[in-house]
Amino acid sequence: MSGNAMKLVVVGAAGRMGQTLIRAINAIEGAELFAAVEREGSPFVGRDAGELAGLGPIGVAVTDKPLEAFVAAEGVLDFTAPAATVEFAGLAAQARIVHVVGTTGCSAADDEKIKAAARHARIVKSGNMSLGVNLLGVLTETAARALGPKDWDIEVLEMHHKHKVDAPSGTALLLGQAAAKGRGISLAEHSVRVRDGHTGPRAAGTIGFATLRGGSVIGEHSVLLAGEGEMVTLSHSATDRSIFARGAVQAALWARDRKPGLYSMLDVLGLG
Ligand SMILES: NC(=O)C1=CN([C@@H]2O[C@H](COP(=O)(O)OP(=O)(O)OC[C@H]3O[C@@H](n4cnc5c(N)ncnc54)[C@H](OP(=O)(O)O)[C@@H]3O)[C@@H](O)[C@H]2O)C=CC1
Ligand SMILES: O=C(O)C1=N[C@H](C(=O)O)C[C@H](O)C1
Repeated sequence: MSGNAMKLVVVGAAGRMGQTLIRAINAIEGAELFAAVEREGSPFVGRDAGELAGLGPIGVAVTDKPLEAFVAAEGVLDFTAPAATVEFAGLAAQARIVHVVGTTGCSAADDEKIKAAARHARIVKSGNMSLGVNLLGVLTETAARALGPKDWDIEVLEMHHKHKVDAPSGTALLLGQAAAKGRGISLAEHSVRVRDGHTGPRAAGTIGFATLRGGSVIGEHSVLLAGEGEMVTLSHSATDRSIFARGAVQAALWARDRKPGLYSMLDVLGLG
């Protein structure tokens, strides 16, 4: 480990992404696991973070004191839950550190609080930290711009594991935003997130979402552009959570020398 390695805190350390992040930090030169955080009362507090992640002991015990960890660290990687992320954004602002937010399902009010914290913290937030999905977003924007709303209907389809608690996924919304941007429209005003019963025919110019849940699927996303007699399908399959974790570490390293502000993975990857 180099002396200049970025000191990172993983919050939600015992979760699916928390464990993957600990393994990614361990494998990436220039990053160091400084602390691992779980909520007060969690059975994982006091356990060695490396053991939790299947690496063997690394001498970092899981703590339930996030602020103590943040003030001595340089960045926090956060794939937890919306309420926790809003709290961590406030603490990251107090500590003036980098906050990488992968948490999905945040409400508009949550996003306002995260934006306010970005006056002091350097926050990178994205519904998907992988290079492939962010490229898919760029391709979706281009396709939506080229294939107009009169003749082409856009639907976003996603499938995830049975434990996922939010829908549509953060990635599906990211792709919907990209399609809306390509068409020069507001997603909020044109999205159809649920269909049930006698819905009537599809309204032209809308962007539809369909959600599937089951088994251990890590993340499947497709953008379907359906025209008369033909369909263009753009899709991404995640086969390993390490793609998200590597992207999160890359985002932290990128944000290390930036000014406070709210950034996206498109900024990190230079695709913006
Ligand atoms: N942007 C991206 O690229 C990706 C985003 N995600 C998102 O990341 C989030 C987490 O996903 P996943 O890892 O599968 O979920 P898990 O439920 O496996 O992990 C979440 C972890 O966060 C912990 N946690 C919740 N609240 C707190 C708190 N206040 N303090 C400390 N720890 C807390 C949970 O503890 P407890 O069990 O006690 O609640 C749990 O250990 C989801 O929103 C998911 O959509 C996932 C993959 C990629
Ligand atoms: O909850 C997950 O697992 C995932 N969540 C993100 C999302 O909501 O899009 C990213 C990835 O698809 C996995």
